[in-house]
Amino acid sequence: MSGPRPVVLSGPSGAGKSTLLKKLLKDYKGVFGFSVSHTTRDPRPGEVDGKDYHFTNREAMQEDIDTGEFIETDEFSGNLYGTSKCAVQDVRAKGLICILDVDIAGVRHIKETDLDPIYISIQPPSIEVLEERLRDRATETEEKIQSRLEAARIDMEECNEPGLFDIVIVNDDLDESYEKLQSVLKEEILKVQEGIKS
Ligand SMILES: Nc1ncnc2c1ncn2[C@@H]1O[C@H](COP(=O)(O)OP(=O)(O)OP(=O)(O)O)[C@@H](O)[C@H]1O
Ligand SMILES: Nc1nc2c(ncn2[C@@H]2O[C@H](COP(=O)(O)O)[C@@H](O)[C@H]2O)c(=O)[nH]1
Repeated sequence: MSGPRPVVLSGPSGAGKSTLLKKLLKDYKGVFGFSVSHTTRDPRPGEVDGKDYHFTNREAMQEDIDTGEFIETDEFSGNLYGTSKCAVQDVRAKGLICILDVDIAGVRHIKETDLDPIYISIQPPSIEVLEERLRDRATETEEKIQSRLEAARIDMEECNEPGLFDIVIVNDDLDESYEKLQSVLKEEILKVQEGIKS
């Protein structure tokens, strides 16, 4: 499919991916569109079905996986997550830059497809800061915090693997991270904005 290149945002849970992508979606209306993933986890307070995720159950999601409806799926912290072909097509059909928020296993799966996105890893300044952010967010049980921190340690190591990501942004100061993110995406943003003007 032609059009602007999609963008994959990855990084440990709690590093700040959703915070940054929500800023992009707000500041660049009509430029970006979010690929709404499926998940078997329960919605958090304020999350909207069909907007933040397609909330589903394991049986229904497994049926859809078996019929080939997903580009990639992964088990993360006791739940299934996945990007459906429709989620990406819906955004790309509108000519928008499609943003996917996936874990590092999802990145590796997407590398085996022809999607050709820009790969961006959002990292926390340290595991201690990440733990603090996860605790302050207050969305996880103690058990889930521990399993997310375990996954984070692996992610923080693997993100520097040569060729895996186009850029790794350490999200310490939010404004600085957002500046870096906009700068990496400048070319694709311009393509869409020029298209809108003409
Ligand atoms: N630069 C930052 N400085 C301080 N706090 C931050 C920063 N970036 C994000 N946060 C806060 O950290 C918490 C985790 O951020 P966020 O929910 O965006 O992470 P995430 O990477 O999307 O996590 P998940 O993968 O679990 O959805 C939030 O409470 C957010 O407000
Ligand atoms: N491989 C995939 N990973 C995904 C997808 N959607 C989200 N995620 C990742 O899951 C964790 C946890 O997310 P949370 O919303 O429960 O905090 C996080 O790392 C996301 O990036 C997906 O479709 N595929």
